[in-house]
Amino acid sequence: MDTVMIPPLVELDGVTCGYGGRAVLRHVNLIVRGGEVLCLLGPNGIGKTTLFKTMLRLQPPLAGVVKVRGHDVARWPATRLATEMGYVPQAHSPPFPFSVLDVVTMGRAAHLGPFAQPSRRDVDLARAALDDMGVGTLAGRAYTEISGGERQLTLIARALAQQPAVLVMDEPTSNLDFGNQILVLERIRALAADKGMAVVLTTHDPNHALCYADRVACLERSGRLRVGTPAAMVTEDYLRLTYGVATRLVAVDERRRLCLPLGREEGGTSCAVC
Ligand SMILES: Nc1ncnc2c1ncn2[C@@H]1O[C@H](COP(=O)(O)OP(=O)(O)OP(=O)(O)O)[C@@H](O)[C@H]1O
Repeated sequence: MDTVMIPPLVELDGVTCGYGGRAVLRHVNLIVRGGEVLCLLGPNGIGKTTLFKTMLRLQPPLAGVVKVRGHDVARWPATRLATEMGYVPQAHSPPFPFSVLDVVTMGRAAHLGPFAQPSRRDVDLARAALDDMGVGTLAGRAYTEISGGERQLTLIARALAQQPAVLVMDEPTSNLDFGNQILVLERIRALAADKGMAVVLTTHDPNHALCYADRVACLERSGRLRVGTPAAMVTEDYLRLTYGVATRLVAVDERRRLCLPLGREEGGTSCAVC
């Protein structure tokens, strides 16, 4: 995708983020445009979720500005932000046994007026999103009584029902079987290509980045963020230096390359703080 002419949907401008005044990441600059899938890679504990929470205003930046459509989101009401940005968190434990359909219908909340009930159309959109994720038959089940993978698909359906301009997904495939991983990744690609949605996701599988991303953002152990095409970013050197794993990148066809792990290297570590 040629992104140069498309205006940014999200901009991180010199963002420092962290907890209780302790910076996890410093001076991050990043632009995300509509119609692109941007994959964020980095070792455990480097700050990917922290960056997402800051992007979504779930915690304030220690410095810098997060802009959506050119506006500082710190000044926006929460409902405005929720119509623009959807979030699929890594883990979610609901306090009450809502039905799966209710959980997905909650994705429509930002589009309703205060105290308004979801309309028939909202419920239809929620059902369609569940069908889209292949879990329509779960609609009447209690969210507290379904499997981890079924919960993940339900949360993705909730974000789809929300119909945001930007979808932020924290390891959306981590609990999914092989078939459902590909279902979700293909759906994400289609949403970006057909609806112009911007999708930002994390994954720990470099092949997801190689096969499904337009751009890859790599958080390095230094805290620096480097962004480029999948081929430029996901290299044998990057994987060895970041994860301590020797790999071979193999061409599948003219367009796609896949990474094969050959084994850990002596002294290698894959944890940001080790
Ligand atoms: N609520 C919190 N309070 C204080 N420190 C936190 C909090 N949440 C995370 N951290 C710390 O911030 C750093 C970054 O954590 P974060 O969850 O952003 O990493 P991550 O890259 O998403 O990791 P993973 O790949 O393991 O999910 C870690 O050192 C973590 O221990």
